[in-house]
Amino acid sequence: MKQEELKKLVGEKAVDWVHNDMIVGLGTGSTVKYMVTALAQKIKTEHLEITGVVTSARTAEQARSLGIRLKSVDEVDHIDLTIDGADEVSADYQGIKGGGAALLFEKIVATNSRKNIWIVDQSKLVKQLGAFPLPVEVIPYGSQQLLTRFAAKGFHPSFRLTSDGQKVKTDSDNFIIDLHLGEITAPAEMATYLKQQVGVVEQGLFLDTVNTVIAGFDDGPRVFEVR
Ligand SMILES: O=C[C@H](O)[C@H](O)[C@H](O)COP(=O)(O)O
Repeated sequence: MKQEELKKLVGEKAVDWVHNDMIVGLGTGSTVKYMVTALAQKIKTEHLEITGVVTSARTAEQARSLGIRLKSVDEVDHIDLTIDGADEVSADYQGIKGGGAALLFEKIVATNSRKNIWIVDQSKLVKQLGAFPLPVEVIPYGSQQLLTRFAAKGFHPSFRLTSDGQKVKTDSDNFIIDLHLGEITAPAEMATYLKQQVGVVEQGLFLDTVNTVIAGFDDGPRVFEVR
């Protein structure tokens, strides 16, 4: 199966976990897009009362266009379940997220969710994290200094750029520095180091976060219950 078909497969599978009256965190990305479409369909056909909590302007726009009722993360008293994509998932179910620059809102929503499901195609499953560049969201002020510091640490940083060469701006008007690490042997230490740097708003390691991974394989979706 093509990667796109695998994304659709897991996106559609994930809505099996959504039940009436739930408050559901809606992640961001090309895989989540299929899930949001499937969710809107399920809400209509099964007449469900669902409230969505979005993690990006992009997902908000799609969900609204499909008639999904939305509330902001600060308007709800809990989130039952969040369904999101991931850029890499390691053998011990740690993840890198933020390939779509939505890591900050995604982490806030994930942290406030009772359950987190990640939907990925099989290419995202890796032994060890780090082949995918680790996104770090930084405030613009002083960001060149951070880039220089990361370079000195051997992290091979680069500002994420748009197709016309502008620095990518997140939904919070911050920049993204991608770290080209190759491998991350000690993710917890890396996460702690990055969060301690002044000007870093969030980093893309999502550690001990996911409860269930739904991965798309050629022979169908496989469900990994993690914690
Ligand atoms: O910032 C974006 C998110 O972390 C996405 O969930 C992640 O990049 C995976 O996206 P996709 O499903 O498009 O590969």
